[in-house]
Parts: sequence; C-alpha cells; structure tokens
Amino acid sequence: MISKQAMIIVNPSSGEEKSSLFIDDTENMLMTMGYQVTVKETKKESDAEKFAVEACEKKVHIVSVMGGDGTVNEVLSGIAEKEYRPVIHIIPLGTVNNFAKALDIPLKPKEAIQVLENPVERITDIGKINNTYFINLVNLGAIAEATYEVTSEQKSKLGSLAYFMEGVKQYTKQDTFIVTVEYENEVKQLEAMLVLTTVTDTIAGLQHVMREVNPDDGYLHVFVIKQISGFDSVSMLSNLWNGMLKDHQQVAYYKAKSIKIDTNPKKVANIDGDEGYPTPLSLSILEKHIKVLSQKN
Ligand SMILES: Nc1ncnc2c1ncn2[C@@H]1O[C@H](COP(=O)(O)OP(=O)(O)OP(=O)(O)O)[C@@H](O)[C@H]1O
Repeated sequence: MISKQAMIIVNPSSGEEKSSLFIDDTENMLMTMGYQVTVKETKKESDAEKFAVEACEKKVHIVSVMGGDGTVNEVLSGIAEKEYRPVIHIIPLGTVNNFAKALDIPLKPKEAIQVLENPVERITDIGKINNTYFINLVNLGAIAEATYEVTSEQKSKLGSLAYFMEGVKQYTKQDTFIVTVEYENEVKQLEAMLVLTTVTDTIAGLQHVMREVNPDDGYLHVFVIKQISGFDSVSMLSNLWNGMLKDHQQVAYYKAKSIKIDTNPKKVANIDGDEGYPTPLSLSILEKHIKVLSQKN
C-alpha cells in the first residue's frame, strides 16, 4: 500500500533561527499519523515556492511550513494555481507571523505542531497581484527617510503601522502620491499617503483589527489613507485599534473582487522602507482557495 505523503518545508533563517528544535517533533508527529515524510530545507529565496510546486506534483497530502510570513507566502504562491493543492499546516517561526495570527494558528511552535492531533480545516482566499500572490497585505506608501523616533518596545507592541502613524507627525507634502483606483467601472483619483490592500484582518502584527474582513469572504479590501495630520494619526490609530479603520474620515474604503491601482510617481516605497511595487498593479482574489489547519476555538 502506498502511504500518505507529507512534506516539511523549513526556512532555517526565519525569526530567531530555532527551526532545528522543532523539525524532529513535527516529523515524528506526522509519522505517527501514518505519513511518509520528506524534509526540505530552504537555502535562498524561491526555494520554498519550488518545494511547494513539487509537493503539488507529487500529490503530497499535507505540507508543514516552518518559517515566517515570507516563507508561508512563497509556499502559498507555489500552490496557488495548481489543480491539486495540499493542505497547509503552519508552524510560525517568523518575527511577525501575520498570516498565522489571522487564522488563529497557535504562535508557540510546540502548540502549532499539536494542531495536527485535532485540527480544524479553514479555507482562505489568496490575493493575486499582477502575476504573483499575497496572503496578507500589499502596502504602498511610506514616509521617506523618516527621522522620527519610536522605541523598539512601542514598535513591537503597536506594529509597523503605528510606527508609520507616529512618523506622520514629521510628514511633508512630498510624502503623498496620487493614486488612481479603477473599481467596478469607476475611476477615482485621490491624494494618498498610504494604500493598504488586504485579504485578512491582521496587519502589521495587529490581530483581527478590520471588522469587515474575513479571510474567506471572497473580497479584496482596499483602504486608501488620504492626507493626514498628526491629530488625524492619533484618531486613526484609535479607529484601527477598534476595528473601524474604514470609518475614519480620511480613509476611502473599497471592497472588490478585482481592482486596478496606479500611482504617480510610479514606484512608491512600502511601510517597511522596502522599494515597494512598481505600478500600475492589477489585483484580484482567488476565492476559498487554500486549506489551512488551525485549532478549535
Ligand atoms: N537558508 C536561508 N538563509 C537565509 N535566507 C533564507 C534562507 N532560506 C530562505 N531565505 C529567505 O528568507 C525569507 C523569508 O523569511 P521569513 O519571512 O520566513 O522569516 P522572517 O523574516 O523572520 O519572518 P517574518 O516575515 O514573519 O518577520 C525568504 O524571502 C527567503 O528569501
């Protein structure tokens, strides 16, 4: 008899580089459950995606991912448009672990491994951006060369979005850009500081902060944050905290199956100071596409 197949995809560089402590436990648990297990270790960018493609081709039943959001994103990108898609089990080892938080996956690795014993299967959408995929958030906008100071404690407590809001106090007009949103045959042009497009309700490490968002609701949720003052940034943070970002007067909100976003200038850095995406961007949603194991509430 051919036994059921499982694959463990490990990024040894994720978070605090503690993956080696948990590989054996995961492998043993899967073997006890009757799986034949292959362990794949990533060495560089795209390895996790490549292994995930292989898992689809070999019709592996379950893929356990040990890593942070970057690794999970690569794995989900690898399986996104395959006809056969394995069930995904996540052992969060990153620093932020947005996706795990959004799906209520335990953040302690040992507890995340134990999810295998008594899982609930959750189905989630996945976002498509041009020809790649995203599981949480696409953000456009940053305050260039921010000089503001936030303690690392504040940053880890509030997340990088709060850090961004703090920076608003230093903001100058040059930090805005023109965003054109094409949505349900309408074209809207706005002056924006930040555009957030999300599939899940967890952003910048802040868990369940967007009441209108569910990972399986079949929609992209776009928040265009217009020009804001220091005063606005405080009230906006409070709205975010209470799950009401979309209701803030300086926020334009769109719920869409697909949306086109263009900016002027063409390339806008993102919150974390990365280069960001060159625009125009074409975003869409693949509905109820990925099966992820989580815990019972
Ligand atoms: N062996 C490796 N050594 C160094 N970098 C690696 C290795 N394998 C993969 N990578 C890189 O690690 C990146 C993903 O890291 P990941 O997001 O999982 O961890 P993290 O940054 O600590 O977590 P988080 O995103 O939650 O903060 C991938 O984009 C990939 O390029």
